[in-house]
Amino acid sequence: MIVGAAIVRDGTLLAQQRAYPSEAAGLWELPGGRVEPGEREDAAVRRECAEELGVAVEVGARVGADVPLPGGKVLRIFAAELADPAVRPRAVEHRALRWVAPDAVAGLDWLPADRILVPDLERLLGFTGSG
Ligand SMILES: Nc1nc2c([nH]c(=O)n2[C@H]2C[C@H](O)[C@@H](COP(=O)(O)OP(=O)(O)OP(=O)(O)O)O2)c(=O)[nH]1
Repeated sequence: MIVGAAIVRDGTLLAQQRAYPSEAAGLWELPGGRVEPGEREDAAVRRECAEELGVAVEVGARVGADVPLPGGKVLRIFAAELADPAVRPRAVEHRALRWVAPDAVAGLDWLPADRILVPDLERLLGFTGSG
C-alpha cells in the first residue's frame, strides 16, 4: 500500500516534483510513500509528510478510489491539512514544490496514477470546471 496526502491550504493543493528515478523525474505527485508493516495508514501519511516536507499534517478522509500501481501495489490518497498553516513545507528530497490552484490541477504533468485522480482532486478543491 502506498499512501499519499492531498494537502490543501487556502484552496490550493500541494504537489511535488520527483527528482528520481529517471522515468519519473520531472513529473508531479502527492507527498507520500510506502506504508510500513504494522503501520496505520494515517500514521504513514504523517510520517511521509514529516520526512519529505518537514511539516506536521492532520489527516482527513480518503480522496477518490484506490489506484492500482505497476507491481501489484495500490495508491490510496487522504485529504490533509498543515497542522500549522504558517509553517512552510520544504522540498527535502524532491526537485520542487508547488501550491496548485484548482484550475491548474488538470494541467500539471502528473505521474500516471495521479492523473487518474485529477477529477477527485479538483472536487476536493471545490473546482467545478469550465462547463
Ligand atoms: N509518494 C507517492 N508515490 C506515488 C504517487 N503516485 C504514484 O504512482 N506513486 C508511486 C511511485 C512509487 O512507485 C511509489 C512510492 O514511492 P516513494 O518513493 O514515494 O515511496 P517510498 O520512499 O516509501 O518507497 P520506496 O522507494 O522505499 O519503495 O508509488 C504519489 O502521488 N505519491
